[in-house]
Amino acid sequence: MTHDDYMKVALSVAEATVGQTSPNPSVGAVVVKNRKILGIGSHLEPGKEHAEVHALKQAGSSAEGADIYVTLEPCSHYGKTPPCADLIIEHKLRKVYVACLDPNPAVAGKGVEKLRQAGIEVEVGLQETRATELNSKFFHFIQSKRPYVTLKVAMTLDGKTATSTGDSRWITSEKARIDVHKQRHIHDAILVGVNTVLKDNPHLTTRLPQGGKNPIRVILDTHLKIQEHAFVLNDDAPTKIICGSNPDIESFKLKHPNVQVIQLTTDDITTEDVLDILGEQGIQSLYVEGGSTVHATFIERRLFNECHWYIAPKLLGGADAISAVGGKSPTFMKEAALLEFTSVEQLGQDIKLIVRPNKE
Ligand SMILES: Nc1c(/N=C/[C@@H](O)[C@H](O)[C@H](O)COP(=O)(O)O)[nH]c(=O)[nH]c1=O
Ligand SMILES: [Zn+2]
Repeated sequence: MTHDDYMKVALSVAEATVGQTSPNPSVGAVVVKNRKILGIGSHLEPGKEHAEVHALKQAGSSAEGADIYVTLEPCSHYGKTPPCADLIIEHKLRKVYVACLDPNPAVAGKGVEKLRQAGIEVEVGLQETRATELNSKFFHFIQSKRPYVTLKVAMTLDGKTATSTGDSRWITSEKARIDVHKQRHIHDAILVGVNTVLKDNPHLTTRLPQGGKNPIRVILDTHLKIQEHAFVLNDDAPTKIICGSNPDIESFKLKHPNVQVIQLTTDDITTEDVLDILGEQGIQSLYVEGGSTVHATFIERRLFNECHWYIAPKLLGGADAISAVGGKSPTFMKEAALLEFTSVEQLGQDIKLIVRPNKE
């Protein structure tokens, strides 16, 4: 096993916890001495032990003189648990391999500094790209105080998401829909416009054979016109509604005490407002399932971090069918959002494209 291999073990046990550690990052750690793995650990849920604590507990006193591979810079501040940098020093480790530094200003570089001052050798950057990707949502939130936004569209080959009568069941098949539920588990929250609720009456819950966390459902509903019997109002998964200044929210709240209503002082609810509000509530990642008008606002304002585009091998036709992105057309093609494909995969008979804004 090479140094990279040991860091890949740490990354794989960290990647397995994505979706269950928010608002904390997903972290993995491996303790190795004389080519023998003495401890492996990952951070399992917020408030519980960090990855390094688990790995060092398994290693026990043999940790002295060992190396530790950690996917994120060991913490140096007192959060809910004592700093891991101090623990590593206490266990007299020989060397620390850190895949990437923590962008959190409270930590950035401090953990590495503390280790080096204690005479422990530290190497930063092993498998850095994969480690940065692993916590891209957490890093984005820490730096911007707004959720990382994933736009999700499921459309036919000719770009439709529903027929002119609003029918959309189903466009994509089982494998693609299971992938969507995995994304719901990974994201802190899922957002739709009230028209999607009125049209589809969706559950927006995570229904995977192996279970999974339900995202917080966020409904954009300026005039509070959501239907009484909507699933999102009547099951036990969390729901927030963002509405404008007019609706009488008191009577609504009496009927739906478990639903959080966030009333703004304006009816012109901007995407920036929505992201600021959700950021203030600690939502780090937001999965935007539509509909077409909502997608249009995020795209027009360039307020998304990646797009998951599911395409079914179906042709619907019809200028009057619902297209994936609504809103108003720009005047010129050069106004299009410039993106780059980061992955293409086949999911059963469908394909899934992941695209991100072009770095330029
Ligand atoms: N029509 C389709 C989708 N449709 C997406 C939304 O319009 C639906 O309201 C939402 O996914 C329903 O959520 P649920 O009730 O929790 O199952 N999304 C997909 O990936 N494939 C589709 O074929
Ligand atoms: Zn720690």
